[in-house]
Amino acid sequence: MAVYTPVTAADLTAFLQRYDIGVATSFKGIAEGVQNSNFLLETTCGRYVLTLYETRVEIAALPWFLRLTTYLADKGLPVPRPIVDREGVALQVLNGRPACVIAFVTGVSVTEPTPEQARAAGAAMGALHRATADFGEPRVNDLGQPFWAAMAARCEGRTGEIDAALPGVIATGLAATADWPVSLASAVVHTDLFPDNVLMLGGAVTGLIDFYFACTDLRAFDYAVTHSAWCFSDDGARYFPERAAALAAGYGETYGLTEAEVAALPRLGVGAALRFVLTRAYDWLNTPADALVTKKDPMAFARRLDWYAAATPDMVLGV
Ligand SMILES: Nc1ncnc2c1ncn2[C@@H]1O[C@H](COP(=O)(O)OP(=O)(O)O)[C@@H](O)[C@H]1O
Ligand SMILES: N[C@@H](CCOP(=O)(O)O)C(=O)O
Repeated sequence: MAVYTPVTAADLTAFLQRYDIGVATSFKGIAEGVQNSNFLLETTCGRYVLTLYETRVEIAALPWFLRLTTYLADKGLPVPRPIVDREGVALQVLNGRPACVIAFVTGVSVTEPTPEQARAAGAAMGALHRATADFGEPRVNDLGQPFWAAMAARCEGRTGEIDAALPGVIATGLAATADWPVSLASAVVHTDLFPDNVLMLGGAVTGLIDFYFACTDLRAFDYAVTHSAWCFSDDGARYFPERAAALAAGYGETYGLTEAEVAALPRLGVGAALRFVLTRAYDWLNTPADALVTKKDPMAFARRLDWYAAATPDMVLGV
């Protein structure tokens, strides 16, 4: 369920007066997603997604996110374009929430990626890394390595309530990432390129969405995040080397990893897994039982963290 702020037909009609996108012919809440309220909007001019940004997104950074996605759409990347009103403004307010109309992209997100789909995702990530190279506006990753110890502390010693093994896994993760490969190349990266944020038609990527964690960080860290999301079973118990080999091949088609990045992959993977362990553990401990948000299991990424802690670079590459 991802409609937190309702929008009535009257609200919508008044809102659309600002735009040159026709009048609404259909309007429905989108069930998928966890952070924002999303609606599928059909008008006499086309299909759009209307997003109302809820509290989990960093509201102050919204203009940056929308400049980035507009920049990427301008460059021809499969990134849905924010639609501007008659005055050229993309970011609006609707029912007390920041809001944006975004172009609709056809496609579905896969739950069990095939190697072919992992390859396409790798190639799309490489194209994204190429395209952001000259996006001249940095943004700090406030969920990046310098913040992990503080994020662990915010769980106030309660992670053992989730699973007895979790405090030890977090300690292993923090120790393994204390020496972070900061000399590797940085760029503006997605940092949440999970299968649910990649829309596909068959084996082809049609849309990269949900840039609300985008920031400046190590490019190879972004690779590790994507690897952690695409190359394991959901619960993190099974690794799929054939997906990993395909992801690496796809990324190599459009960008590619340096020797130093390859050597750092296991540590970057530990870091990627730790980032999701920490945010999921915090949410697990602090989300009220009656909240609409589905809590995600931190142990699924704790298992990945254990795997990366024992992995070689070749294993991460699926060789
Ligand atoms: N531009 C778009 N075109 C088509 N579908 C979209 C678009 N943006 C979002 N969606 C759909 O809405 C769902 C939720 O979007 P997402 O940005 O992941 O939400 P949240 O930020 O709340 O997690 C996606 O899984 C996708 O099905
Ligand atoms: N991908 C993250 C959570 C972020 O949710 P999203 O739906 O906005 O991608 C996780 O799996 O923990």
